Amino acid sequence: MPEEGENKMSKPQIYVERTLAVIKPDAVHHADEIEDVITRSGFSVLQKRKVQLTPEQSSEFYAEHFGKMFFPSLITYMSSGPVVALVLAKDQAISSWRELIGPTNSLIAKQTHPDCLRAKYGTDDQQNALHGSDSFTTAEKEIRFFFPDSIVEPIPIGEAAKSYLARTVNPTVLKGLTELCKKKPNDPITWLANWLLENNPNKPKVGGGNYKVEES
Ligand SMILES: Nc1ncnc2c1ncn2[C@@H]1O[C@H](COP(=O)(O)OP(=O)(O)OP(=O)(O)O)[C@@H](O)[C@H]1O
Repeated sequence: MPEEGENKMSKPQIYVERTLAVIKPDAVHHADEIEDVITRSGFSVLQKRKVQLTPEQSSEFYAEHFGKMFFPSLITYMSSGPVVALVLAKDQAISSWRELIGPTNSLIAKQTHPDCLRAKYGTDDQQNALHGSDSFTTAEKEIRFFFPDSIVEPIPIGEAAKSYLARTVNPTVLKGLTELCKKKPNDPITWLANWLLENNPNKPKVGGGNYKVEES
């Protein structure tokens, strides 16, 4: 029997958000290690690019800080070597990534959030190893900055997600689940994964035509 109030629970929603992460020049030599933390923290890396920003590009990226005392040194720092830009996806990716990197000032981070990435890889209030978009609008803008050719389509949510899944995935998965119930294998997940690979309707099919082996 359902517990009282259980039927009032909201249905699970599919909601994936994207954010831009930048491994700044002072931490690029730790990029593999940082990417490992990223994936172990449940983010998917959708796109990745290593680039050296010119001072002009760095100024454009940090335009909101133009006029501040630290702006010139920020631009010198950001264009002092290559950076690695990554598009990360996860449920609440923007806030999760900001939480994982920690406070802006690495010296403060070391005291207040010793496990965060800026505490581990950053040095001071400027050389803080990592960047993370701070809002949905900024994330879209910053993803376009580093990946201008990518089409940032909205990730389907709610009804759009349901209809996308109903169209592209559910029919095949349902067939697989039906077969799974008939077979009841010892490792159902691996069995299902293999069944899906075997029965993927998008898998290129080898045509039944006559083949001639070209002799060299
Ligand atoms: N007081 C400061 N002195 C020197 N550099 C600073 C100072 N404040 C910020 N910066 C540099 O400018 C960057 C942008 O500052 P902002 O206030 O947007 O912090 P943030 O959002 O935590 O950092 P980011 O935008 O890099 O993710 C910081 O990451 C840091 O490198």
